[in-house]
Amino acid sequence: MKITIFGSGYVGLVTGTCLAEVGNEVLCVDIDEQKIAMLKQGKVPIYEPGLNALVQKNIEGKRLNFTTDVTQGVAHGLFQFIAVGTPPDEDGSADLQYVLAVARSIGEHMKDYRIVVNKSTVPVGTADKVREALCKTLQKRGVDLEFDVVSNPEFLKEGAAVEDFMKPDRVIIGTDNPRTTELLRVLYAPFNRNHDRLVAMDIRSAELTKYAANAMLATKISFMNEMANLAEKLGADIEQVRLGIGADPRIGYHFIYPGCGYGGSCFPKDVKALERIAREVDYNAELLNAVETVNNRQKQSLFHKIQHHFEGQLSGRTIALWGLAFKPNTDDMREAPSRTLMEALWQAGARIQAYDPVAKEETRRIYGNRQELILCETPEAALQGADALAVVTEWNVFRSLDFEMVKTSLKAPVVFDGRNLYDPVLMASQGIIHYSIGRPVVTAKSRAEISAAHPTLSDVSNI
Ligand SMILES: NC(=O)c1ccc[n+]([C@@H]2O[C@H](COP(=O)([O-])OP(=O)(O)OC[C@H]3O[C@@H](n4cnc5c(N)ncnc54)[C@H](O)[C@@H]3O)[C@@H](O)[C@H]2O)c1
Ligand SMILES: O=c1ccn([C@@H]2O[C@H](COP(=O)(O)OP(=O)(O)O[C@H]3O[C@H](CO)[C@@H](O)[C@H](O)[C@H]3O)[C@@H](O)[C@H]2O)c(=O)[nH]1
Repeated sequence: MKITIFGSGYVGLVTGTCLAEVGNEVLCVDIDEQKIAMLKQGKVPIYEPGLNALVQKNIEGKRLNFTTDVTQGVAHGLFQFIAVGTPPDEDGSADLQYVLAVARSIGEHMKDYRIVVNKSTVPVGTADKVREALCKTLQKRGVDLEFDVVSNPEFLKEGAAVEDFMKPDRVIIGTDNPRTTELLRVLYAPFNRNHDRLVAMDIRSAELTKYAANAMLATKISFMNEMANLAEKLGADIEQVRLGIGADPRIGYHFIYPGCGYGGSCFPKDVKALERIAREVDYNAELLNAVETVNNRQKQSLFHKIQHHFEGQLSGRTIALWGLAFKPNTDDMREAPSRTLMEALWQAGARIQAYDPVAKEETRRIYGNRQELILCETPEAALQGADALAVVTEWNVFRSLDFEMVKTSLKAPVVFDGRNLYDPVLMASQGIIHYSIGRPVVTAKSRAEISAAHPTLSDVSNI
């Protein structure tokens, strides 16, 4: 099949590449000339595991092409996918200017029937706006052409985007035309071989499904962070609680990791946008409001712990920071909890020595060269001479801590563990002061008690 994708970002590029991989002829259109020039050479502008090789392979196979030429794009595909950004407007609602600009472009250039498939995350009712924009543009041209508008929200996760697209949990198709549903069923058949994952529904329900999924996941995380804060005050251990509740299949183990808040280009923006959607129909979405409030507070939690430990004296201190990206396996820094922490530390007069396996360039692009931010080449370098270590992103490379390195490199052995990567008891046995999320801080006094309660720990420390 011939497919055009507008927008070559995380969603558009992954969608286009995976559709080409299964044998379709895909043309990706973007307004960013630099991005298209890179992609034409097989260079992927984002870090996404597995994507580079797949892009190169499909360019070589001549199934994947890139252009900035809208006319060519509209002429190419029966399917015209919209995968452009829907960033938050000033009031938090989704900004539809890029989606509607694509709709108008399609209207300006189409010569016969087209299926416009919206993959961007958009408020309920956007398909009507897309249809209206297309109709108006066609009217201006004085032509009467048929088209369909489909809602096909995307559920891929950054860092696992290719895998998620190739093996989706579900493919949501919102249409008002059964024939179009069948055409999309054929398009998605290669991703459906194991079992039918296609869920067809009306357009508005499809649009809401995307927000509902993200809001539900964000709610789980904020709920766990709320429990973690309570656990801290009550002397309980949230990791034990997590295991205890996750065992119930109605709750499950997924997406209940407490931490230093959710970030990324989706949850923060989509929870906010859904709140705005609710407000427009005179509904006060109190739960969504709370999810956002809890998350904003959680993003400050590491800073408050650091401030408390240093008794408010952060001026002149250096904090080593491990992990900058909003989650592992991406270089995406949008709404990353590391940014909230760095900005609060700078405000308090501290410097940062940071290490991230891939987000260094993106961090430099955002913050530029500044004295209070040293971007290091290795985790070890970030520790050198720092007053404490803060771990913000759970990259694999941070999971097994070299205790000796931490003790010899830092001025004092203090670790702020924003993702509960380390065992508090083991850390205490190593003489490391360890603050984590929703777990008791193990002090010198309790260390002695712990050693008595865990006689085998000395064996572990000798490994
Ligand atoms: N990033 C994710 O993990 C993810 C997952 C699911 C859904 N979504 C949603 O998908 C949409 C796209 O997200 P993204 O992260 O891929 O965005 P992105 O910012 O990475 O990419 C958007 C691309 O669209 C291009 N663009 C803007 N206007 C254009 C136009 N008129 N014609 C052609 N290209 C144009 C931009 O230059 C940019 O390259 C958003 O609505 C987002 O909420 C994102
Ligand atoms: O138990 C958890 C799981 C995640 N997070 C955080 O939540 C954020 C988002 O993580 P994740 O959902 O893995 O990444 P995204 O790439 O933002 O993907 C989400 O947003 C996409 C865009 O809409 C959707 O397509 C995906 O289904 C949805 O998972 C990150 O900061 C994580 O650290 C937690 O704090 N605890």
